[in-house]
Parts: sequence; structure tokens; C-alpha cells
Amino acid sequence: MRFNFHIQKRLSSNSRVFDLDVRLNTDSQRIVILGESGSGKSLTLKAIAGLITPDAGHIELGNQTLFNKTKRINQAPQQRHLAYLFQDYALFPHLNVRQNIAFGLVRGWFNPQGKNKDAKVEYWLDAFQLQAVAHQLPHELSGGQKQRTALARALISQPAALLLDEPFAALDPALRIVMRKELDALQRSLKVPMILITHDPDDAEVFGEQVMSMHDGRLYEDPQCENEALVMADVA
Ligand SMILES: Nc1ncnc2c1ncn2[C@@H]1O[C@H](COP(=O)(O)OP(=O)(O)OP(=O)(O)O)[C@@H](O)[C@H]1O
Repeated sequence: MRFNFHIQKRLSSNSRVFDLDVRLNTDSQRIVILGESGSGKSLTLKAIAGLITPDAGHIELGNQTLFNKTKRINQAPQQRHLAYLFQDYALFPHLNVRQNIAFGLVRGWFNPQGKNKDAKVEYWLDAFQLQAVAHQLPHELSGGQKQRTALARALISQPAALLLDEPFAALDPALRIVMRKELDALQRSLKVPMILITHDPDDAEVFGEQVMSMHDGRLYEDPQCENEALVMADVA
């Protein structure tokens, strides 16, 4: 699955202007974007997910056009079939683990209940060893359990790609190592393409088939990265 995008977006607040101008065209299935705070990583993921609209450019995933300014294409977030895992996991506080995971199957306001849905939820509860805590609320979970619940909720809808915003930042160092391994194994077995943004070089080491670095709204090829798959797009 090819990621091909050129995203341009200007954000202004008071006298400060931030210009995002990122482009990438790659067949790589594990992309890590490494950058300091405020460099534009989250904005990039949000634009891919459809949560912010670029001023110009295009976003293509495989042969699907998610956004194209000149062709006036702008798919709604739910049409894009992407899973976006937020930094703080964004679990619903009033829903237990089972209900949070089931929410991943919800399409808009319409929530069809069916046998199939229950079987899928049970599958992910088993796969992530969450059966024992299935009835617990997010505030009653450990950091790792929260992360697994959020991942299960993201994966249950069989997304075309996984967008991960600092997925290990909230975990203590020991759990971070365990969860990195889990996500690594999971991504390899499901073969779901992913973009992971982080400021932690260890994430890049584990996941970075393709490591990019981000500075001041621009994306650069990491000089240490020897992967040949990346082709920087020359034209929009
Ligand atoms: N709605 C907005 N209006 C104006 N500026 C914004 C807005 N949202 C983000 N910015 C600015 O855009 C820049 C990039 O923000 P972004 O959230 O993408 O950073 P980041 O690289 O993800 O940082 P972090 O690692 O701290 O999450 C920041 O300087 C931020 O202040």
C-alpha cells in the first residue's frame, strides 16, 4: 500500500504563523516520523485522518484518493477507513473495555447490533488478553491495558492503515518496552500499514522501516536510513 501525500496548511494565531508543508511518496509499510515538540507531526496525522483540511495538496493511500484540492475531493474521516490512535488513547470514560472496543464498529450515529459484532469484540478481548478486565472502566486500567483497549478499538474495524500518535509516551519505561514488542508483532502479523509519530528515537529503531524527521513543518529523509523504498515526490 503506497502512501503518497503533499499536505500544505497554514495556521495562524495572533502574530505567529506555522506553515506545514510535508510530502512523502513511499511503498514502505512502517513509517516513523521523528520530530521535536511543535514540529508539525500531529497536524500531519490529523490531515491524513481528515480531522483538519489542508489548504492545498493531495493525500492518497494505495489507489484511494482521500484528499485532492484541485479535484475537490475531501473524504470524511469515517470514509477513509483509517484508525487513529491518540496520544492519550481517548477512551470513553463512561464505557467499559468491552464497550469501548465495540465502539470501533460503530458507523456514525447508526449502531447495528448483531452476532457478528459480538464475535469480533470477543476475538480482540482474547487476542489482547483483556477478558479479565472487560467490565472495567478506563480509570480502573493500567497504562498497558488502556493502550491495548485503544488498539483493539482501532483495529476491530479492519482499517486500511494505522496512524499512531506517540503511542508509548504515557507508559513507564518497562511497559514501554513490552508494548513496543507487542505492537511490533501485531503490525507484522496483521500487515496493516502504519505511520507512527514520536519524539523518542527508540520508537524509530523498533518500527522504522522508513524513518523521516520533521523540523518546523517540513519532512526530511533521515540520513541514517538506508531504505531504498522511499522516493521523495518532486511534484505536488
Ligand atoms: N489550531 C491551531 N492554530 C494555530 N497554530 C496551531 C494550531 N494547532 C497547532 N498549531 C501549531 O502548529 C505547530 C505544530 O503542531 P503539532 O501539534 O503538529 O506539533 P507536534 O509536532 O505534534 O508536537 P508534540 O510532539 O508536542 O505533540 C505548533 O507550533 C502549534 O503551536
